[in-house]
Amino acid sequence: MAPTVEISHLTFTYPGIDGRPPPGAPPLIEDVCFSLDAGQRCLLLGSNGAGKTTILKILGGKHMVDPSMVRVLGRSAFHDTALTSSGDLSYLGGEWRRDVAFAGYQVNIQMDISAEKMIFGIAGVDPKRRDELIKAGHVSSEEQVGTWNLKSQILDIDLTWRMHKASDGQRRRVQICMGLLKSFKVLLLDEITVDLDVLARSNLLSYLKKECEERGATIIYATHIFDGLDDWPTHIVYIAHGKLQLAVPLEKVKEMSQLSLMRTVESWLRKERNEDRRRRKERKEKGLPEFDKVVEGSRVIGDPAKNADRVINNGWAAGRLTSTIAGEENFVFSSNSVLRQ
Ligand SMILES: Nc1ncnc2c1ncn2[C@@H]1O[C@H](COP(=O)(O)OP(=O)(O)OP(=O)(O)O)[C@@H](O)[C@H]1O
Repeated sequence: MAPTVEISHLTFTYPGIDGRPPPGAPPLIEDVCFSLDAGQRCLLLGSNGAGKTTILKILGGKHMVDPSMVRVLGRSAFHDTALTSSGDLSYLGGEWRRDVAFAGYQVNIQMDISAEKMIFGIAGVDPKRRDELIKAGHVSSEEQVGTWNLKSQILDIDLTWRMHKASDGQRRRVQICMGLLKSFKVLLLDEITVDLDVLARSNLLSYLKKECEERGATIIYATHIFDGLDDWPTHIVYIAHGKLQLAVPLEKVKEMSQLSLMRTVESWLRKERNEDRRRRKERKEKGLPEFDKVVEGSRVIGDPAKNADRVINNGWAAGRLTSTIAGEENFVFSSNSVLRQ
């Protein structure tokens, strides 16, 4: 069976305001290759600024790259918007403070609107699935699995929450719920558990694992929080400075290190930092600037529309730079009714 996610020699540079990479700018993501199959859960790891979010956004169709570099379910998310609008591909970003797509408009997730309107506003959802995500029903002893329960209590959302008065964690739960409402085939998570309490995070991780095992979903999760993750992923991908360092099954990592996943990753990042320091020291000794020159991306060169050599990677997808909430085109409310909340 074909991989559900295929990244092949992915190279990317953020564009300047003329829509193309500034001349001389080194690629931010360089020659990254890895693929995942249905049912696999991958942790995308790396230090701050390594390029994890950029890769997830490219996979989620928020930045344009050559379609041969990135395929999700055999398609290019940037060029084939049905991939996200159908809910087959769901992207959940870390910044809930941004707007979410609602009724085809960008609506602030902090506006005065109830959790119910947000969640029930998404059409074409299996009501059973929605209930399972929302409800905190009674947990019987048979349903109880270890310290958590798979049948209920996933996001424990009170539908009467008003988004403008909700806590960060409550708002986050609603955002996550909206992103999971449709039966995604591929889910991209860019650290979305920061505001969740321990129980909510644990329930969510268990639910996501179940989604992969039972439905064959594929998940890529970028995170710095390792609590409860030791046995969660099937695969580990480690990125440093936009380059792939490692893409292996979890067992391979366990063979490589006797330490916990967190301690193992900590040792990788420490090694990376020490190497960076050594390189900077060497550059300094040679009289070179310690850090690479930052290439300014704001230079406009001629009329990009008239430029025959315009490169395909323009990185800008108007209106698609926010979290993709599955089925955004299916909201049943008009923009007016949203404004009247
Ligand atoms: N829109 C943008 N334009 C130009 N450069 C950007 C843009 N967004 C991010 N970058 C740069 O790309 C690099 C990688 O950023 P990215 O957000 O992908 O890293 P990350 O691995 O997700 O980091 P973190 O763990 O801190 O979230 C950083 O150096 C960042 O400054």
